[in-house]
Amino acid sequence: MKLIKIDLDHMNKQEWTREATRSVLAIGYFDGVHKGHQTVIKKAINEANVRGIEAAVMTFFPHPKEVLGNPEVPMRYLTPFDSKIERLKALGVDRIYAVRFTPSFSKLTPQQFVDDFIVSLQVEHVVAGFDFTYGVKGAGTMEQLGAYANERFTYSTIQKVTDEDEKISSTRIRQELEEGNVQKASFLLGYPYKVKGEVIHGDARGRLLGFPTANVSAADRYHIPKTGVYVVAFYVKGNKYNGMANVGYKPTFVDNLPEPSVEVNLFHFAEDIYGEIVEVEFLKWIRAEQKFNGIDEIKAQLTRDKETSLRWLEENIH
Ligand SMILES: Cc1cc2nc3c(=O)[nH]c(=O)nc-3n(C[C@H](O)[C@H](O)[C@H](O)COP(=O)(O)O)c2cc1C
Ligand SMILES: Nc1ncnc2c1ncn2[C@@H]1O[C@H](COP(=O)(O)OP(=O)(O)OP(=O)(O)O)[C@@H](O)[C@H]1O
Repeated sequence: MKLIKIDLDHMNKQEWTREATRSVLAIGYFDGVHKGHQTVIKKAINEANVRGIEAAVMTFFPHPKEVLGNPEVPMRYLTPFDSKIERLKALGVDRIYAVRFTPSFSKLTPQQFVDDFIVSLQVEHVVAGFDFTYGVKGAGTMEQLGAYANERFTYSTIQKVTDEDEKISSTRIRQELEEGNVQKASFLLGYPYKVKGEVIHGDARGRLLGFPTANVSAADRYHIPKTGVYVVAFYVKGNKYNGMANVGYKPTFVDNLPEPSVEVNLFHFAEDIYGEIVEVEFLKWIRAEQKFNGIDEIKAQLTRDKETSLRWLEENIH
């Protein structure tokens, strides 16, 4: 798989067209690479196979909202850049054009976008969803793409992929995570939602409680699900373990933690894993975070959480 980064502000057209080859191109932001996105990308792969040319994806970074929206509200991703690339690669894409979304890129007219970012890349067929737009303020639509193409390429429009009559979208999946509906989010994604990060040192309080925790500092700007306690799967050094996690502010012990922490107590595990890159897969939200009156109360609750988690795993994971 070939990754080609394009930055309009620091490259001229010759530089990004030099690497071009004949392809079928799927276009979109693709945060999460969810079931709707997978339909678009699989269609591009099929069309490429039929034509005997490469299957390419054009995606953008950072998210347009980060460039055009309110900078006070940082964007959180279902798949930060590297994990999106991994997911696209796993689908069998041959090349990815990652276009930097900048103010100057956002001002291109639809015709300029088509000429400079589709035609000049030797694209023979475009695949995008029914609501894909391009050019300044999203002025170009799929209905108009044929006119802008002017017989230089063909295209397919993917109809709306839905769940319960509602479009599957990155925005909807982020909302499900904000409500703690991690199972629904994973269903819409088509794979279990995971956050990748490094195990960092906490305050070593968990050990005193009898529930040692791996404190996971999320890599990149992952969308962390709603605060509370979850049943989780945990991946470290190629192995999978189960456990329970708290996403939250630890109000029993800490005042005003600026960001929620992600702490995992693993069942049947007692190794030192500081510094390891791990993945936390959120399986089920089981309760809200609470402020307890002292150590005995929180210990009793953590004991009940472990029972709840083990029961849930027993009933749901085979
Ligand atoms: C499954 C689980 C549930 C937790 N629930 C709460 C909670 O409801 N309220 C709270 O203040 N802390 C909760 N915690 C966080 C503990 O307070 C935290 O693990 C402990 O303070 C250790 O922190 P440290 O790793 O920074 O030393 C929970 C931790 C785990 C693993
Ligand atoms: N449910 C869907 N059905 C069909 N096509 C889709 C669907 N979701 C996205 N697409 C298409 O996939 C490409 C990428 O879309 P985009 O990254 O805007 O995703 P999105 O899920 O619609 O995001 P957002 O929630 O930010 O609107 C576009 O071509 C879009 O039209």
